[in-house]
Amino acid sequence: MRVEVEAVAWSVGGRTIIDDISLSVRPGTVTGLLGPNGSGKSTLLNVVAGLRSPAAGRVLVDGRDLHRMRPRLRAQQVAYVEQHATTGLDLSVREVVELGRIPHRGRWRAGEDGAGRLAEAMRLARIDQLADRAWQTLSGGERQRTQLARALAQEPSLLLLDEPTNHLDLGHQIDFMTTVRGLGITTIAALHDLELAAAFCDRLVVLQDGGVVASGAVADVLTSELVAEVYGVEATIEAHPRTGRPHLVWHGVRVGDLVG
Ligand SMILES: Nc1ncnc2c1ncn2[C@@H]1O[C@H](COP(=O)(O)OP(=O)(O)OP(=O)(O)O)[C@@H](O)[C@H]1O
Repeated sequence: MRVEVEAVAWSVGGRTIIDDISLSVRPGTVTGLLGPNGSGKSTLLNVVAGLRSPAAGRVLVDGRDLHRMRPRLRAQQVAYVEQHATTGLDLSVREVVELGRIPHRGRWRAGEDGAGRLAEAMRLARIDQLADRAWQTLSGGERQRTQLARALAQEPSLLLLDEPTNHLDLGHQIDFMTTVRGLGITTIAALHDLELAAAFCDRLVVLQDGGVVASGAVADVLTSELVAEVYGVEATIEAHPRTGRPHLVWHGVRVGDLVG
């Protein structure tokens, strides 16, 4: 699915949170959304997910205005793993993953045909061993992987991930991003880990104060100048010894430059 974000703005209480944001995502690619705390990444993802309507601009998916689509049709195509996914419901892990099938059925019926899809989603997210556990008892990382499985069960054309690896250990971070890359689904992921972004994204979009300050191929965007400017961090960008992709070595933070 191709995504075009055209001059999108969103405000709350008279404060403009994101403004004039445009970006273009080619089908099947992974775009990393970077930027310091409060720069507007989650807000933009919420707009692209259809959870918030833009005050200006529009979001086109394969040429159709996302905010004018019927919610059910939108839910069949767009899956969103939010930063702090919670459920107050007393559900098992398998039942949480089954929620991903709701847009395709209209209503949830246990034991319906998609069993193979659910099993595959749980396998890809490495939670098959957790299927019968109560959601409420899971660790942060296990919950995050369960939410990925729910999103995959949804069989989306567009996958939106908000800091999807922040609870994962290093092995699961790499495995998670490898899985996401291998899906071939158009993906936009807000990431704080510049190393993961450099290793797994096709393109990067960097936000600062609610606007885009850089976008393009990883090697063009992830420069020491940008890291200093946006994060207040002194860093060197080197070539990864094995992959040759950009690899960040930080030296220190200029506290006075910290955003927020
Ligand atoms: N509903 C809201 N009401 C008031 N302020 C809001 C609301 N939603 C977002 N904001 C503010 O907008 C700014 C951007 O928030 P957002 O969550 O999009 O940032 P972010 O880049 O995802 O940050 P983080 O990296 O910390 O998750 C923040 O200053 C936040 O406090």
